[in-house]
Amino acid sequence: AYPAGGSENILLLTDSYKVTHHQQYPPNTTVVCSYFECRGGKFPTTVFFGLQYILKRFLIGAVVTKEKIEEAKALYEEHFGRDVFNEDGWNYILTQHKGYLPLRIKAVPEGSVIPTKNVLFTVENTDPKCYWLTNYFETLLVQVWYPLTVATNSRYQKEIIARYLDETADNLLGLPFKLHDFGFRGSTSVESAGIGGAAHLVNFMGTDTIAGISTAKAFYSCPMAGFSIPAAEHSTITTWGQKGEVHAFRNMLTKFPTGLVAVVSDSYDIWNACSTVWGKELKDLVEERGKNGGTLVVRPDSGDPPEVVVKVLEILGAKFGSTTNTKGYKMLPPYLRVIQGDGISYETLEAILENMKNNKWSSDNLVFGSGGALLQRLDRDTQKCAFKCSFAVVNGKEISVFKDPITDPGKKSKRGQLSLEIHDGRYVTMEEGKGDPKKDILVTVFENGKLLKDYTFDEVRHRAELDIVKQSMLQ
Ligand SMILES: O=C1OCCC/C1=C\Nc1ccccc1
Repeated sequence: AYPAGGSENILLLTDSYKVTHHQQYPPNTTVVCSYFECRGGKFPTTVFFGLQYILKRFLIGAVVTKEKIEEAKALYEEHFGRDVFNEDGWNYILTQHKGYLPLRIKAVPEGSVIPTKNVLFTVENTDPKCYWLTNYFETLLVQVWYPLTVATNSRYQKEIIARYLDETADNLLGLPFKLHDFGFRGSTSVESAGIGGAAHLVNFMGTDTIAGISTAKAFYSCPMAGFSIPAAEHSTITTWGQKGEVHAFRNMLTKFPTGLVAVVSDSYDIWNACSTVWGKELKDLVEERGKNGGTLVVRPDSGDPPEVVVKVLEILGAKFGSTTNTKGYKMLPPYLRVIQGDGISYETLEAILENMKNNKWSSDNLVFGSGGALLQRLDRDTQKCAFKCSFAVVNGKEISVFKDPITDPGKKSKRGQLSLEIHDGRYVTMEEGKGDPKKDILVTVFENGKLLKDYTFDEVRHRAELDIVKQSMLQ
């Protein structure tokens, strides 16, 4: 039912050293249980998102076949120059489990917002002979760091924008469209653009990263996860020549006579574009278009963002007028807005919004676009994502497994069988099997090659929604 995971051979989707690990556990090891956590890092909470993509793309179904075993055997022979490949182990899975992976994965529901240093998912083998399988898939499963970190970084930007809207706008209704994804070209691959693009859409509804739409549709049952509008790029303005900028702008307004249209306006002189082209030569057309619901979105794309945004608002306000909203902040006419898509990140948002506020401009006049910072300028260390073994059974004896390096207490791992509970409204990770199975927040999402829980995008979005938005919906 899910898109074919391509021709990937999952026996090859691991780190080389793991191919040799079946020979390194203690004799008569029958259970290895590991867990994933964000040890900390940039943000105090994490939006858990993206495990379902990995499960559907790589791990569900009869993923082990005779052909893949043979391909892997030959490759590893070449790669190691010796025979280390666990042929018997994989043949066992093929014959005893018909190629389905004998693993159980329990995870927090997708979209959950969890404080760092809590267990987010556990992995264990369901067949005692397959003790070596649990950590074989660490490599693939830890790649969840990417969607999880994009979703987290995007949500922290949503919090900043929501705070300023709450202070300076009549309502939060525009929030879902306040941070637009410009990041497709800056992504390392089409696949990662899709994953990161979908992760951003957990929090917002505006995107130009079409791969994100496709990923949300294919893996999270979302027919249309995000939206965009007709917009110019420099080439569609500059091909008219510098003197032709007014014609390029007029063409945008006439070719797209209704709805929103965005026009990048800094090709030569943003101040002149706002004051003289939009503000004089095309003023009547902008206002006329406004009468039938058309909105012009002016896009500066250079200069110091806090300064440029406010200066653009001042010029447009002077030319087209402005009103004061219920919070006492200025609003441009409803047919005129601004989008700032240059230099936008979690670190730079606040200065722009604060400068607008100090100059009595409502945040509701502005939409942001973000590319590299939204989808790419992140890594596994941003939230310190780690996967460690916490429990094993050796010779029938249960063992609490842990690391506790004297050289880095921050790398100390959790011990025993883990579960996640809520105590007095706070998430608590229960260690050493002390948790109550009935209270465990972790949901078995994967078992023996089958997906047991298929989250929809709507469900994920709802779970990740900001408190301030949930409260405003109740009013
Ligand atoms: O200006 C805009 O208004 C809103 C719609 C999108 C848009 C620009 N898109 C874009 C994409 C990738 C790189 C740069 C810009």
